[in-house]
Amino acid sequence: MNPPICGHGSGHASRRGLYAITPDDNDTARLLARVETVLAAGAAWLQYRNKAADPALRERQASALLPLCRHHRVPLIINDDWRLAAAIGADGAHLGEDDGELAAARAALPEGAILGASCYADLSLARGAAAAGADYIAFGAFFPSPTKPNARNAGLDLLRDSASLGLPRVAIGGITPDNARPLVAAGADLLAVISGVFDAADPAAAVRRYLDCFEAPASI
Ligand SMILES: Cc1ncc(COP(=O)(O)OP(=O)(O)O)c(N)n1
Ligand SMILES: Cc1nc(C(=O)O)sc1CCOP(=O)(O)O
Ligand SMILES: [Mg+2]
Repeated sequence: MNPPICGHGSGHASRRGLYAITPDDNDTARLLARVETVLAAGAAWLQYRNKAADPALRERQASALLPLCRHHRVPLIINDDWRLAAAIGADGAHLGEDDGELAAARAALPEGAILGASCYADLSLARGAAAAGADYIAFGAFFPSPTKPNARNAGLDLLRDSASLGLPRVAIGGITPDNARPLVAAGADLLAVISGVFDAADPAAAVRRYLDCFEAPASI
């Protein structure tokens, strides 16, 4: 049994499940209502990501999501900006290749904060992230992504081959309830999803279908 991940505000974060990532929605009331539906349905983690907002709106939206996440005991991770995560007392930050040094973020974030790293389709990035103190490693895109059409392509071997790093493995990119089971079978601990949840006709039902993928992974 793997140990739980820390999240300094939400207690121990679940190591497996659905990692919902917010869509670009600048209507804060609507965003909160959409996220409430998804958390109530059982998403294990939330990442606040909004590429269409200015810094002031990002801070307002992230701050407004925090009590919602606390209520559902779900860690709130801030995309791109560890300073914003620290400023609002979020549970952690997710950084990609354009978002600054992982080691600097690790050193600056409070103890217990969760630091996630994008590793795309590159095992050596995952090794570097582990050495820099990341708490999880994310690979993608496993399928064509409506949100990020130009994302690099990742294969299942990355999930298998990174097991030895001993960190939770996150899969991202075009994941739907219909294509997710092989990812779980290959070792994905968390499925990170934007459109498959937030663009679904019934987001709560979509969340439950993702959770089902952890009950009976495909044999491959
Ligand atoms: C869980 C997770 N994995 C990967 C990403 C992508 O991060 P990045 O490459 O920095 O791209 P943007 O999301 O910033 O466009 C992520 N956000 N979350
Ligand atoms: C933000 C992001 N990062 C990716 C990567 O491959 O690193 S794919 C992606 C988009 C995920 O959204 P959707 O679930 O709608 O495909
Ligand atoms: Mg980023």
